[in-house]
Amino acid sequence: MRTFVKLCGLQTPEDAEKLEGIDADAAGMIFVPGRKRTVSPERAASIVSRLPAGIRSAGVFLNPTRDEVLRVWDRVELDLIQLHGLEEPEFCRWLKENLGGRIVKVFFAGKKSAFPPEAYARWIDAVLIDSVAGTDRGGTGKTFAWNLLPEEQKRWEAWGIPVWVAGGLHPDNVNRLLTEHLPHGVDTSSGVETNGEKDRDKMKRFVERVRRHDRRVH
Ligand SMILES: O=C(O)c1ccccc1NCC(=O)[C@H](O)[C@H](O)COP(=O)(O)O
Repeated sequence: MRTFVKLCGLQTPEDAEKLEGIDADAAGMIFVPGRKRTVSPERAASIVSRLPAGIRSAGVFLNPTRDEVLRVWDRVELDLIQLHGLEEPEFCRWLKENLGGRIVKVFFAGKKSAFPPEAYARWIDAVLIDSVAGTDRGGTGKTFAWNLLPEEQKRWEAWGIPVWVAGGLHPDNVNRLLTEHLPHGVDTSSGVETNGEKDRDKMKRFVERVRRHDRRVH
């Protein structure tokens, strides 16, 4: 199995160019208002235009309205829509049926979802388990207690939904996560930055660690 690798929080077209020669699967852009990595749809469109072939684009939203997603969707070529808030199954259904992109629904380790997996199952393509720090959801740079993962994996994988993991991952801890929990995908942002900017060397090392694991295990 190839572990899906998403590198999130690209802020400039130069960040996209840094991915040349890096075997990642997706790059994410933040459309959550007021966060340090937030980009406009126009900026995101120019980032996507510079992504190396084969790297998919992901748009990250947090409790958006339908119109807010549409405003981005109409301007930016997105392959994945990542929902980082408390979006309900009905909202995921609407996006899936009307936009057709792949939907990644985020849940937070140790926080129980108001809806069971079966309510989401038909409308989402992957689940991402992330950390929450105070009121901040996403991009926290903090790991969560990975011993919560087996239960989450069992819940979602029973419905055929792949589970990805985020929250404080970096080149030096991702191998331990993969070895101990074998998630279908991993995602990182803070852990591949230096002074708030995407660091090509860290992104490359992160992805190389994952691919080394893939060769050894799968
Ligand atoms: O990255 C952000 O700034 C962000 C802000 C608001 C919602 C989501 C955000 N990031 C989404 C991601 O997919 C991150 O990669 C994920 O949360 C992990 O972040 P980190 O702990 O910094 O690696």
